[in-house]
Amino acid sequence: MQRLTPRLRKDGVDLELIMLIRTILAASKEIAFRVNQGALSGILGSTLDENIQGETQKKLDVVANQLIKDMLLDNEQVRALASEEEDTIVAGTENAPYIVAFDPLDGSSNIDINGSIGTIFTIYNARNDVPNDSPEQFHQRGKYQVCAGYVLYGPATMLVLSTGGPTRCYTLDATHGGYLLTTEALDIPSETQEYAINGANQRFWHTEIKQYIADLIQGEEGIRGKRFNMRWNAAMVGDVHRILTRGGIFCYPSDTKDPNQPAKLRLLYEANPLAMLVENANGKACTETGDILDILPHDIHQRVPVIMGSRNEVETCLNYYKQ
Ligand SMILES: O=P(O)(O)OC[C@H]1O[C@](O)(COP(=O)(O)O)[C@@H](O)[C@@H]1O
Ligand SMILES: [Mg+2]
Ligand SMILES: [Mg+2]
Repeated sequence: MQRLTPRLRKDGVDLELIMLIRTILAASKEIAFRVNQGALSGILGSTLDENIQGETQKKLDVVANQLIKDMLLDNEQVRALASEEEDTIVAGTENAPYIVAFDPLDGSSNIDINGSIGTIFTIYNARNDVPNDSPEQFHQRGKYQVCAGYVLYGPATMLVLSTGGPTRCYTLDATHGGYLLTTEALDIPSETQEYAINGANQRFWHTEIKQYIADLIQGEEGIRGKRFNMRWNAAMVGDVHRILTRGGIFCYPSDTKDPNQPAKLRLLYEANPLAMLVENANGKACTETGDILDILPHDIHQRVPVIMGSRNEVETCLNYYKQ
């Protein structure tokens, strides 16, 4: 089985970018080790703090953030970084070539129940037309990502990565400590009978998504004429991993639950990297009105509605918004 670095070299990836990816993965191995040790590593439970988004931070959110941040700041390839757990951007090495954004721990509510969790990351070329330490470094559309990936800390630790070409899947080999290529190119089937949405939000949904889900639930007896099954991981990274593996549709639509926060998922370090991985695996990733990868960000913690997965099913869902 092929190791990560030779595979990336074969893909023509720049050496500096390879070094940067390896730095993120070095941090991911430290996180994987702690996750595997569970309660023995003292990482379960909450801290007494909240992040800028008003969410209680889990101990592992903080530990994972610190590990990735420290390793990235030691790496001379990084001009600035943005994280879910940092209020503002953090300046790195002046005039370095890349900027990095990450969700150090996605699916925090799964930490204490030994459920699926992951680290999501994205890399862009740094901008030379704005200051090194300006948030505008990150005001770049998702289609300009030079690399997107996640590490899923499940029963196996898996890396899913795209550097512009196909979305590839690697598995961490604990015996030698490296990621080995296990799927050359993920290919999301365009049709599906599986959907993922948090049904507890139903009373806050807009009419379009209410109708779409109602039609799925009707199964063979409704206008879709086929039976659908539902899965929800409470970790986007876990849901998207399932979709990349066997197809499906993931929806986190806008809703009326909190007028100050019409959408939940963060564009920069959740929606964009997962959208790139899905699109490069022949899937489709949208908001309710357009492609996620076309959005010009204006805030590092900006939130967007997300509909992604099997191409035909995503298009069917979007048709409800066009009617
Ligand atoms: O089940 P809920 O509460 O609607 O939210 C689940 C969503 O929230 C998130 O966990 C947010 O991520 P964090 O754990 O990084 O805050 C997504 O991964 C997931 O899809
Ligand atoms: Mg998250
Ligand atoms: Mg998180």
